[in-house]
Amino acid sequence: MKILPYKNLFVGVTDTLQQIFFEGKYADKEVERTLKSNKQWGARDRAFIAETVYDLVRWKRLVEGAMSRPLSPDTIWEFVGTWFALDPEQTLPKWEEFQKIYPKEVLKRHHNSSKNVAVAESYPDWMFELGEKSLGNRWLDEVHAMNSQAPTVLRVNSLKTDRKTLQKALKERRIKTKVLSKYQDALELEEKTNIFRTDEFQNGWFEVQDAGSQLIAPYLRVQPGMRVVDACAGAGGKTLHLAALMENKGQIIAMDLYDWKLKELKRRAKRNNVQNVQTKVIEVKTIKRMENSADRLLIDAPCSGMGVLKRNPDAKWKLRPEFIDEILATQEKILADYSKIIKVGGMMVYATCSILPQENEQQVEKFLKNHPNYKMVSDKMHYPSQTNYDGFYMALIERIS
Ligand SMILES: C[S@@+](CC[C@H](N)C(=O)[O-])C[C@H]1O[C@@H](n2cnc3c(N)ncnc32)[C@H](O)[C@@H]1O
Repeated sequence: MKILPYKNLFVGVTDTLQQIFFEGKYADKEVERTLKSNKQWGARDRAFIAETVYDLVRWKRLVEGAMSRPLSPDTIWEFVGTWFALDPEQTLPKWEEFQKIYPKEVLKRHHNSSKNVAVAESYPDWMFELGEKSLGNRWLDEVHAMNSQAPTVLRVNSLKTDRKTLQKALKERRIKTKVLSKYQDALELEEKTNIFRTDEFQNGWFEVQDAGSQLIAPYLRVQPGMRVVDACAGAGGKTLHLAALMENKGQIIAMDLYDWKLKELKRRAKRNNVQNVQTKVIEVKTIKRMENSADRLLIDAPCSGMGVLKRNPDAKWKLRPEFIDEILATQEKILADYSKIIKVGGMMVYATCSILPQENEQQVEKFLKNHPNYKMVSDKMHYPSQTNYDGFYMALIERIS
């Protein structure tokens, strides 16, 4: 990103990074908040802030290597300056905050520190080791792929429009998109823009949903009229997709532990003209009461998110190794308990947005070994290095008795 030498933009960048790294805030929310509270900035300024913040979150460890010290609230300006000093084509503004940054020294320190591949790729050691141990040679390919910027992909809401009509309407607003032919309802933005401001979004013609994520609902083979349970529905990205595939016919029960997520789901459902969804907060007896009741079940399981680091680079620094063990136990329990919701002859999809086999095929293998009344129909891992989109695993499992 070319430097825009305006101090107020750099203040925007440093303040946002402070919130993300030291106040526990999420990168996407913080960037949004900064941009919203500075409406005077034009498109170029906004792009500069968003891109610089995301780059610095993604490349934190590499930049720390080039600084030879860790990022702290006291070194944020040095952190930002060092990032730009790493590019020999850029000239740092002559501000007091950058006075002690000498580009030649930065490049020398970078040369030495990046001999450690975890520094060069900007991952914490524990995560790099876990990835290598779990995925072998594939890990480096995925690391590269997840260090690039995530494209913005739309899922066309077939309850309201079709891909051609939406593409044309956006083009009239000078928003160019391309059709992703391998994905039934996907359009990719050719340039980043605030798509949420358009009437098409407000009218529910599309949702923003990664292309990989758009493969999960169709994998469940739902039909109009079925009774479907979406057991970890969250704010409903996949619930809405299921409803569209079911042409609003039949019944979807969208469940989660958290009511606030389901409230957001209801808001989105209204915008999407989705009418066949009922929400339910999971309580102690909820799952037991629903046994043997569903034709289809989606378990979009809570996971490490290690397939979506491209989109959520801050997770590299926020995830803890202990969390991986905890989430593995949660997934095992969810699979064992929730799988009883489907009727004999019914099917479920178990999905994660992780590329770790422990959360995916190994989790499913363990389930099938302990539950011989279920069988695997098919499974698929979509790797970021192969698709350019987020990484997702999905397994289609049938209850046979
Ligand atoms: C991967 S996210 C779901 C994303 C959502 N399906 C979508 O498409 O937008 C996993 C969800 O599982 C929920 N969750 C965590 N533990 C759960 C449990 N034991 N039972 C049901 N849901 C759970 C989380 O609150 C979170 O919303």
